[in-house]
Amino acid sequence: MALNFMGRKLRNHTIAPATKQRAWETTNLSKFPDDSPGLTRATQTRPTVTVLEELPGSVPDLREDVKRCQPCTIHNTRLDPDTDTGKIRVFCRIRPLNRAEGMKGSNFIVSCLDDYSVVLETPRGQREFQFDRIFNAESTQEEVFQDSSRLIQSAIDGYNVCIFAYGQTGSGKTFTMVGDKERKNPGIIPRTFTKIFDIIQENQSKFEFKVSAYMLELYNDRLQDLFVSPAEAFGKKIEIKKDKKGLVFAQGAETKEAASAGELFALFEQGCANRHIAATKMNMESSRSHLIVGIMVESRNLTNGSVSFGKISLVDLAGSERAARTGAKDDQLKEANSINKSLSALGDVISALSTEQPHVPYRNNKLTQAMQDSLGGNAKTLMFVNISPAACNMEETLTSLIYATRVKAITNNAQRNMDNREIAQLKEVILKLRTGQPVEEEDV
Ligand SMILES: Nc1ncnc2c1ncn2[C@@H]1O[C@H](COP(=O)(O)OP(=O)(O)OP(=O)(O)O)[C@@H](O)[C@H]1O
Repeated sequence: MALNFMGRKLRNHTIAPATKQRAWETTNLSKFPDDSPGLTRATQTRPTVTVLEELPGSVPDLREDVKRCQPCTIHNTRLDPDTDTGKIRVFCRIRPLNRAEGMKGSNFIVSCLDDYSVVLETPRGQREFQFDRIFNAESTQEEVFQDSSRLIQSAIDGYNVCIFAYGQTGSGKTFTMVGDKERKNPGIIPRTFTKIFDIIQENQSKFEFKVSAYMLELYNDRLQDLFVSPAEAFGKKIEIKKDKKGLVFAQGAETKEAASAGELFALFEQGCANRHIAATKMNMESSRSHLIVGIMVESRNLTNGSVSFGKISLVDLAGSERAARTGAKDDQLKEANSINKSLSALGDVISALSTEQPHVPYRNNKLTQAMQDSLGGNAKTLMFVNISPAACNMEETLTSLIYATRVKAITNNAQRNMDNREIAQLKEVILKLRTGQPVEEEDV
């Protein structure tokens, strides 16, 4: 425990030795170019800039992280109070101060009171926000994943799950969802792949599993299939549809099967190579599109023949931003306008849901159509609101925290997607008939 600059108790904050901090300030601040996006570990001791040592670059050992996660509960009908309350859960992650902010001498204006409360200093006074969990600049990717990973278990149990990241450009959404560029600090998406196959391995004597995935980006109001080359994707029309249960699927998108976490990761890497990324003034490698990864897990109970279907949607939203601040021009301005249009449509949906309006404008944008079953629908949803700690980003941070507070008020109705043996058999027969395969007598 320590006291922060407002005299409140701080938890989970490592206080830097003042000498180390001063040494860094005098020797390193002048090294960075003006718009360098690189980050250093930052710790807050007082309302001035404190930027510390480089992040450790350890090679990830995902298996160890996964082992630490809670034990497998596949097909256990007991409700998990953390994930079955119906409300969308919201985690807030504060990233370390980056070099550009350090160079500007930008003050820290964000502090955690405890694991659940965050305080923002604004010109009109302090604003306090409560979330289901706060992760500070010191929080590791392992810690962040540990708190999210029980949702992966839910998906394997037959629920729809959505994890998405929201925040201004450069606030750490891609770092949280995907990880760093060097793949030394993998984020939620690669950790999810490992976790899925670890659960499968533990249960393969009792269940038969099938894992498949699709990967899309929403770029300039157009959905693009990332599993095909940009040239092939150009002529392809992807449409978001809903099945009878209200579950969203991407019609026209390639769905690929994967037999291991490695295969799933290879597919993901292939998809990432097809994404639109550009340098803006705010972030050297800014995602100019929304990324949507859908992973379907089908599991057949080998004893009673019942089949359950779970889907995990992992969404890395493009940054909310003011075009003027990002230095966008021409094509980039068009991208920024399209990003803002879709995020504002998402805001309208969130606002309608949180105030229980009879009409929710999902159809206004492809992003809200794609996220329809995750917001107010049949899914267990977790949102990350990523924020910068710096005074120069105060307005965007305040907007993001208000946005996230509204999301917290949304109630979903998560239900397990399950068919008994007979229905599962009939579905198989229909599939065989549709694809022209012979149907044997024992199939029916
Ligand atoms: N918690 C963190 N710890 C260490 N580095 C971080 C953290 N969060 C973000 N970064 C780094 O900050 C930079 C910007 O982060 P990132 O690309 O994730 O932002 P973003 O919100 O996805 O931006 P955009 O919307 O423009 O794509 C990256 O270099 C990233 O590695």
